[in-house]
Amino acid sequence: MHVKLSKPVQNILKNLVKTTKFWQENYLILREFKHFPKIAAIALLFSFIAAIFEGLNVTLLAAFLQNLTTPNVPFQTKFELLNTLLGADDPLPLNRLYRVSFLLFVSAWIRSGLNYLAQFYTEITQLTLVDRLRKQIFEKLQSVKIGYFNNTKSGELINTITTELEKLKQAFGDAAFLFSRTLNAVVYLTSMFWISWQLSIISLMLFSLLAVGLSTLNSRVREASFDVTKANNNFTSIAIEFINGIRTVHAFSTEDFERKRYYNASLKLVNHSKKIASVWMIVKPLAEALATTILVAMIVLAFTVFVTKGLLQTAFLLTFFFVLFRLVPIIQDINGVATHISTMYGSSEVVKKLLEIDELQYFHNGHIEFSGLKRSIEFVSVDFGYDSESLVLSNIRLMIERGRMTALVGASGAGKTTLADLIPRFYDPTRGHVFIDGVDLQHLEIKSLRRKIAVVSQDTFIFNTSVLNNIAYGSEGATDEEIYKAAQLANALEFIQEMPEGFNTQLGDRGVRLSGGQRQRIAIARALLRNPEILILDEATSALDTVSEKLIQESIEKLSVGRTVIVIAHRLSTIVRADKVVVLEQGQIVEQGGYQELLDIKGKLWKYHQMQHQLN
Ligand SMILES: Nc1ncnc2c1ncn2[C@@H]1O[C@H](COP(=O)(O)OP(=O)(O)OP(=O)(O)O)[C@@H](O)[C@H]1O
Repeated sequence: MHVKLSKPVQNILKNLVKTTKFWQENYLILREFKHFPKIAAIALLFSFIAAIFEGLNVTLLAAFLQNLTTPNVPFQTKFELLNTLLGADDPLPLNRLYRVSFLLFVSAWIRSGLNYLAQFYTEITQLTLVDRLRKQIFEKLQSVKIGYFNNTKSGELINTITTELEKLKQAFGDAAFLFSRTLNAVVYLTSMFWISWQLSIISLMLFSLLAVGLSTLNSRVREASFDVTKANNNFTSIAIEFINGIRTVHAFSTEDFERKRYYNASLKLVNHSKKIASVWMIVKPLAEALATTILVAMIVLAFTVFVTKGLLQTAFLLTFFFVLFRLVPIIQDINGVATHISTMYGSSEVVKKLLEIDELQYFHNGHIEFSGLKRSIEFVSVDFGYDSESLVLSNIRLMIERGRMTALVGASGAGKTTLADLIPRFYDPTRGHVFIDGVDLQHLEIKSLRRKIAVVSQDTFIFNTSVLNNIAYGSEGATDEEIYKAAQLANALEFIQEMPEGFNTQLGDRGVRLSGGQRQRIAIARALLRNPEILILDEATSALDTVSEKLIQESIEKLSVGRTVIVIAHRLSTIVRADKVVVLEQGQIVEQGGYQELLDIKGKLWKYHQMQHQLN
């Protein structure tokens, strides 16, 4: 008897323990609670008090039923206060009925109010948790090396920050629900044992057997949840790629190919979700049908055995079944919620993966404040590779002098952008060092370094905000006048003034789209406003019309005055103005020197020079 009873109970307990293990495994997420312990505690406290009122309700219900079925026998409890409230010594049965009805009504309303407060505070707890996790992830993403983003799909990251975090929020809601339901179950079980321990044991045995059967479905759901998260990530990636790449899709007529990819990813997601739904959805209806069968059988049995033999009063029998009737869905809920929490394993894994990004991926900041370039930037035996397999730069030895213009020249893919990216520390050398005035870049405080640098690149990002804010991006506190001045120097004033709302025109996805030349002039204005000491210019490779090109050349010249300029040069006109020309080939410097000097030796630069002349 004992063994038979313990196994089903064990199974329910196992379900509960599983969820506890879930919490243990999720320390990184759980630790966030310490930042708002009060709200979480209030949510639990309200659940707890609501459960006490649930117990009171059961007692009042028994009293109520007794007043109805045997009005002449006053209801007595072990608590004096309750007996007084119930009017146990009032000789008039009707008075007792009114009293108990009133108490039942008040207690039911209080319990409902407490349940509302518990749920409300649980929701606040969940929202606060997700808010903190979102911010944690933001901090992580801002402090990892840029290389991390080369190896991570943006779709996956966005899915984690949005969908998976939302699922995790639900899991915490489930946990709170589990807590309050468990409290209720304890209250109900206590009441049942108080009424009849024999009936309680029989009921528990039958319903535990039911729970065992259902809990075996748990493991299948858990396994399937990983596939759903994976399919979700995959789908988001494909959708984002499709939207971002829509111009390329049309240009290359790859609509059918994209459709196939998109439809397949969506179908995969549906199939995996179906698998979960087929198991998860069956739990409730199956449990309900079985529970009703057991209940009906038990009522008949109890009536014939206990009531007809005078072992139990009808009022208590009714209360017992009322409680049992309420307990069954609670047990089902506990089981169902434990199963649902199992489906969240996939979500918690990806969120955890983001929270525990490998230490090696972190960007390490230096401590020396950079106050300005005094002499030079020096590359000493620098190697660099985006991955450990191949080097993109090798053995770079280069001196960039203050106040001079250094032009980087070479075929596409030679490593020009990569070399320039090492200066604002977008990447660190794999071997060797970059020094600024003799101090290794890695020892400099990065913000102080980047404050003195402006990068004007071809893929300058235009934010979804006004022209004004786009130019002022990164120059907090710039006055409107300074912004207009920068726009003017960048030769951007004319086209900005022609826009519908001038400087207040919205740009980006949700606003006006800029042409390549206009984008670049906004970028130049942005750089000008920062008044940088070091300027990194990635010249446009795409052909601009002659007017745009002239305007941009002009503004770049203005921008370059009195600064240290590193220009990734694609045009001869730029190279002619440079104080030093550096020719790169497959990641190596093959020539460096003055423009004329290099032409005279008729080496690599001379060849480029000849080629461009032929093209022109
Ligand atoms: N984020 C990245 N991850 C991995 N490899 C990269 C990355 N960026 C560039 N590379 C590789 O590094 C090499 C050098 O690229 P880089 O952009 O520095 O060349 P570049 O000389 O500036 O070319 P272009 O003139 O076409 O801009 C190329 O082989 C390129 O494929």
